[in-house]
Amino acid sequence: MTFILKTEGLNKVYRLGGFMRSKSIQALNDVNITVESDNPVVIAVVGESGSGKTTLAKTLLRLETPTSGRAIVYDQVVAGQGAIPSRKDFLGLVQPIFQNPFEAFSRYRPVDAYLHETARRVAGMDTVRSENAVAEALKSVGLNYEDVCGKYTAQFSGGELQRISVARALIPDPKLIIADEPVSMIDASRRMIIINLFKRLRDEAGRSFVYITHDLATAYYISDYVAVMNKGRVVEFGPARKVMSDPQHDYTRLLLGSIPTTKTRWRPRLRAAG
Ligand SMILES: Nc1ncnc2c1ncn2[C@@H]1O[C@H](COP(=O)(O)OP(=O)(O)OP(=O)(O)O)[C@@H](O)[C@H]1O
Repeated sequence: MTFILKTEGLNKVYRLGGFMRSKSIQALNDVNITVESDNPVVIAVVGESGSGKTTLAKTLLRLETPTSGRAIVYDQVVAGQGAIPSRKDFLGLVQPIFQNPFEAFSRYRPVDAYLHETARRVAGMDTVRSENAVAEALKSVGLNYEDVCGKYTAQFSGGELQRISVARALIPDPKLIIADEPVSMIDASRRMIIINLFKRLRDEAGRSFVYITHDLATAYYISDYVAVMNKGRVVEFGPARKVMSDPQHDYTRLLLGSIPTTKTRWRPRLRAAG
């Protein structure tokens, strides 16, 4: 079996202020998650604002260096001591999708230029291979190359742009995609298109995802595993169905009970399970 994601005692402390008035924030506190599987998975990371979700994503993406501990993705150390040194190798293994697709691309540059750049710089492709890879990636997110080529961000909806972000992430053929709140800036009516796309990419293209979200309903719908974070710690972790239907930790129960829009849907499930 493969360690799709394993974090070992991951800590991240931010130090703020000057010498006299320094303050430290423990954004990650001994985070230990192990997902070992032969099949691709979606791992949701949920928790309220400030619980450390984005810090975990940034650490896995090497945008932050852990204070201590390490992270392993598909059996390779990606963060902390012994991490694979090459940025190119890393980006061929792990790719990000960020919250705001309008910030992922400049409005002054055609979006396909970013996809070609990823194909050339990250995946090392020549022009012909790059054309094919971009067209293929766009096709896999349900878009036509001809409909995207030469267009700017203003000519797309948020949902379409986020699908283009997903296409860009797919070009280097990564095993794990880390998506930090990927649907929170998208119209509610279009969110499920992205969520179902992740599901299809897991089932048909063998990609794994770390899905960071406030939205427990989509986490329940899409995830194989759920990590619940509170104040930098993972307070509960396990198979999604188990965590969501039979939460062991008070904070998980609180979180599940505090979803106003889905309350009526969740309650019967929780009662039935309990
Ligand atoms: N660069 C930074 N410098 C100092 N403190 C930071 C930094 N980034 C995050 N923090 C702090 O670390 C803690 C965890 O923040 P983080 O952004 O990881 O939480 P989150 O769960 O992703 O929140 P949200 O859902 O609001 O995005 C917070 O207290 C935050 O203020």
